[in-house]
Amino acid sequence: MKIVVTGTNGQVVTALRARAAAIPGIALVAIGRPELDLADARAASAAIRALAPDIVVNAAAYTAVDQAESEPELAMAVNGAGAGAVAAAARAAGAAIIQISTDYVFDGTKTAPYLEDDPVGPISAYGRSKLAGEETVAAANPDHVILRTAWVYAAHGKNFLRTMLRLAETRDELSVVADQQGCPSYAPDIADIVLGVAQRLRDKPQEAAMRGVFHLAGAGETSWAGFAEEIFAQAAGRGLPHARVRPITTADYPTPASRPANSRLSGDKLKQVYGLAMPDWRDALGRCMDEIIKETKATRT
Ligand SMILES: NC(=O)C1=CN([C@@H]2O[C@H](COP(=O)(O)OP(=O)(O)OC[C@H]3O[C@@H](n4cnc5c(N)ncnc54)[C@H](OP(=O)(O)O)[C@@H]3O)[C@@H](O)[C@H]2O)C=CC1
Ligand SMILES: Cc1cn([C@H]2C[C@H](O)[C@@H](COP(=O)(O)OP(=O)(O)O[C@H]3O[C@@H](C)C(=O)[C@@H](O)[C@H]3O)O2)c(=O)[nH]c1=O
Ligand SMILES: [Mg+2]
Repeated sequence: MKIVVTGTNGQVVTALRARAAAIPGIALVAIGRPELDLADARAASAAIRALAPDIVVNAAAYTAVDQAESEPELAMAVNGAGAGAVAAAARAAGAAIIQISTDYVFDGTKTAPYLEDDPVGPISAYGRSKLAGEETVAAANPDHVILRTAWVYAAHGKNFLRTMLRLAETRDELSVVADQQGCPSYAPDIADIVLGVAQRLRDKPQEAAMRGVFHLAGAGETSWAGFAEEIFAQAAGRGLPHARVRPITTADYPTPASRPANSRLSGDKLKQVYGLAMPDWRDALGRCMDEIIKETKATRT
C-alpha cells in the first residue's frame, strides 16, 4: 500500500515516516515544500496525483495559531482550499483521504468531552481555516476520514512541551493558564492510529461507518497548567530542566487568538468503529521524555 503524506518537517509527518518504516507492506512517501506548497492548490493537486497513492494523509497545515489572526487569508488558503485540493487529488487517483483536523474547531463552551457530531464554532482564524478544510475535504472526496487531534507534541518540532523545557532553562517559575482543558497527544501515537486507520480503509473500501469524522487525542485530560506540571515532574525525575508552575487564568495571559476553554475530545467513536484507542497522555509524555533523553545522549557522543 502506498501512502502519500503532505509535509516535510511537521511533527505528525515525521512520526508517520518513522512508524511506517517498521510496517512491512506500507510504502510511505512524504511530499512537502518546496515541491508541494498548499498555498498553491492547483500545483499541489498535480504533484499528489503524479505519485499514484492508495491513501493520502494531509498532515501539513498552517499551524501558527496566534499568527493566523494577522494573516487569516494565508491560513485559509493552506488549511481550507489547500486541503480540498489534496482531497480532490486523492479522489482523482482513486485514493481515500485522511485529513488531520483540530479540537480548535469547537468554541469550548461544552462542559463534557466533545463528540464528533457536536456543533462546531471556531473562535480563532486558525480554527475557522481548519473547519473550512474539513468541509472542502468532505465535499471533494466521499472516501474521507477526518481525524481531529489536539495539543500535539513530540521530541522534535514546535510544541508546548519543548517550549516549557526551553523556558525552564532560564526561569524558576512559569505562569501557565489553568482554565483551558484538553488532551495532550503524542505524535508517534497519532501516527500509529493513522496507519491503523489507513490499513482498515484499504481492507474495507465500502464500509460507510469507517468514513466521516473521528476524534483522536490522548486518553485522559488536563489543563495547560496541569500539562506543564506533569512535564516538569517528569523532567525533574530525569535530570531535564524544570520549573515551578504558577496557575493563571486566560485573562492573565492575553494572546492574539482566542482558544477554547474546553476542547477535550472523546475517543469513544474511534474505539467503537475502528477498535483503536490512544494511550493515556501521562504515559505518552514519559515515552516522549525518554526519547528526548536518548537523543540528547546520542548528540553528545
Ligand atoms: N500542532 C498541534 O498542536 C495540532 C495540530 N493539529 C493538526 O495536525 C496536523 C499536523 O500538525 P503538526 O504535525 O503538529 O504540524 P507542525 O506545525 O509540526 O508542522 C506543520 C507542517 O505543515 C507544513 N506546512 C505548513 N504550511 C505549508 C504549506 N503552505 N505547504 C506545504 N506544507 C506546509 C510544514 O511544512 P515544513 O515541513 O516545510 O515546515 C510542516 O510539515 C495539522 O493538520 C494540524 O492542523 C491538530 C491539533 C493540534
Ligand atoms: C508558552 C506559554 C503558553 N501559555 C498558554 C497560551 C495558550 O493558552 C496555551 C498553549 O499555548 P501554545 O501556543 O503552546 O499552544 P497552541 O498554539 O494554542 O496549541 C494549539 O496548536 C494548534 C495547532 C492546535 O490545533 C491545538 O490543538 C493546540 O495544540 O498555553 C501560558 O499560559 N504560559 C506560557 O508560558
Ligand atoms: Mg513541526
